[in-house]
Amino acid sequence: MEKICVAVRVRPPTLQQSHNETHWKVEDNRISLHKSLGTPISGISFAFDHIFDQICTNQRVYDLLTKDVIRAAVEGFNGTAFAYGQTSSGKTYTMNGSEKDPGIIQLAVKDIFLNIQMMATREFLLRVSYMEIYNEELNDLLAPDDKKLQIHESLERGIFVAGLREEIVNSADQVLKLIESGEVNRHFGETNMNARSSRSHTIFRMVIESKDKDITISGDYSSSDAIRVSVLNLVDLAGSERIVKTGADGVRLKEGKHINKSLLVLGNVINKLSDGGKQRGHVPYRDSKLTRILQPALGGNAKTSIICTVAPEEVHIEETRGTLQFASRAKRITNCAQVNER
Ligand SMILES: Nc1ncnc2c1ncn2[C@@H]1O[C@H](COP(=O)(O)OP(=O)(O)OP(=O)(O)O)[C@@H](O)[C@H]1O
Repeated sequence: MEKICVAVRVRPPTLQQSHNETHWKVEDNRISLHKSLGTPISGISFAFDHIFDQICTNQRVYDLLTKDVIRAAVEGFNGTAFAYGQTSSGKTYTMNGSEKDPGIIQLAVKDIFLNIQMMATREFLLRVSYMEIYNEELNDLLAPDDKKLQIHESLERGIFVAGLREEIVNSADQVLKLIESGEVNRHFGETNMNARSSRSHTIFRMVIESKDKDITISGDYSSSDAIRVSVLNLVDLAGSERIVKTGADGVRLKEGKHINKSLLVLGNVINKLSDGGKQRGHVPYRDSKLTRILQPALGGNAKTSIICTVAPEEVHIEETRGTLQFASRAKRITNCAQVNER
């Protein structure tokens, strides 16, 4: 049993405010709300595995939070990394990065191939897919048509998405090109809070299969039977939003309602799981597609890391507090990851 690894990242400020009554202060792995004169406000202080301040790079977030999940995925453990936070707090920046500062997904893809190169005694088969949940419907970003994908569960495969296109890949460049082609199909939209707001949850998935290459006396390889299969999910969630702040109406309003509803279900699942043990009761994974897909990552057979992104501005204090409370509860969840060998 191991706890989910949870970190918080504070994005650089985008609004200039002349007079702040309060501000967030980051010290080591603690974030607290302080009055302008510096006195801490009692009861509003949270500690996490890591807290990344405004000057931190994606590479540092990757090294401290996600690298271990990636290495374990290559070794046969399921892994999930996801970004959670209010709209415009830096989730997409963290997962997808910028030209100068590649994101967690790009860094992970490169690292997977480096890890594989170092495991010369095993041979690998890698398959990638890229999907989004938009208005509670599942779309294939690598095969865009109107076909809506369905989630199923079987004893052999666990929870899976039927009909999802999977591409066999051999290099990091090939994967990054596929992601780029999928990005074109992703739903973004402009709101008052973010000129390019993700209107869907996206899940980049890699299935990693490997088996031992045994060297025979003659020096040839002969493979033993045991196959390891792990699933790695890298998830960029749409952001929770206050309709008043985003100024959403029409299509944006409909999207916002779906986003908020599925994040509410995610919050309910996290709440239930953080109760732990016997009091836990029914966990409502089935109440949204997002929690159904993330089910193994939340209280199941997977190594999971969560990056919770927050905005530093005073106008966002309530949303930031909500995200920190979500992160605190997520920190209490235990998973039970094991190598998937058959
Ligand atoms: N750590 C950072 N360093 C520099 N710029 C950042 C950082 N985090 C976010 N930004 C910038 O802030 C803006 C909003 O970030 P981003 O789009 O990643 O937010 P988001 O949480 O994904 O929002 P939404 O939920 O609306 O999609 C973008 O212009 C982004 O480039």
